[in-house]
Amino acid sequence: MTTVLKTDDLRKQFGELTAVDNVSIEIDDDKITSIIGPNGAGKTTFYNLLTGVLQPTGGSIWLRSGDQNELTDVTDAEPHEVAQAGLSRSYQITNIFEGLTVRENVRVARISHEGTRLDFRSRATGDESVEADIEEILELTGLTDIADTPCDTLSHGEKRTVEIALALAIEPNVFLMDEPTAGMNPTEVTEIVSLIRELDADLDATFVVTEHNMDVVTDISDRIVVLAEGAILADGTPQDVLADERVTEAYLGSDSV
Ligand SMILES: Nc1ncnc2c1ncn2[C@@H]1O[C@H](COP(=O)(O)OP(=O)(O)OP(=O)(O)O)[C@@H](O)[C@H]1O
Repeated sequence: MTTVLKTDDLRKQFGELTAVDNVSIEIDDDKITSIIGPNGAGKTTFYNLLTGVLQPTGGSIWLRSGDQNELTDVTDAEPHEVAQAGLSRSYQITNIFEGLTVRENVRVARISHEGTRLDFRSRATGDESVEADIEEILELTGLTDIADTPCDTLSHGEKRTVEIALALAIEPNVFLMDEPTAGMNPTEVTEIVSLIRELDADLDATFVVTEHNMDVVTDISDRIVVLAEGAILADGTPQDVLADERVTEAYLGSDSV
């Protein structure tokens, strides 16, 4: 077991409001971890801090980059630097070039990632290897059959899968999935859950998921961390966390189920 992401007393204030309240957490590479919590619990803010979109008011963020053994301090890193260091995020909001095909979208993401890496090995990498990587990503995400389809004609579920492919194009160590099943019909939910499982088994990347659908959370998580009012309320196996009365109370006391 290796820690791939760590926060120490991470804090974010918006004026008087503490959206993330001294959160210390270690994410291990051998588990799918879900971060859940009622509306307003601080999940999005926490993700925005991890990805460098927001700067913390206090505390620090550490990421295992590439195959380094040491964690790197990314507390003050810009979003592109965090991505380069190996943390990828799929967004709730569709984040793809609608006019391009599926393969072209993956190619743009892959090439822009190659362009940001300055080590000798990646400069030596030729077009053929990039194309092979693209085909591998399409295969892994089950998108090969629709690789030449323009994205503006895809279903919602297919677009969400393209977002996952784009996030994988940067070869993440840690993959933050922001509500992967949002807006999906039951068939699409089943498909995306099996895709997440397959990717977790096939790739070295560590998956961290925020999700409102509790069936999905229970289904895919090895570990659940519950945030409430910005702080960690519970942390453990799905069985333990969902049996925790404090968790039920936190959900009942909010607008969300
Ligand atoms: N830019 C901001 N300025 C001021 N307050 C903010 C800002 N962003 C979030 N907040 C507040 O911080 C708290 C945490 O919000 P956040 O969106 O992180 O919660 P969440 O758990 O993602 O909620 P949801 O599940 O509803 O998306 C909320 O009270 C919210 O109103």
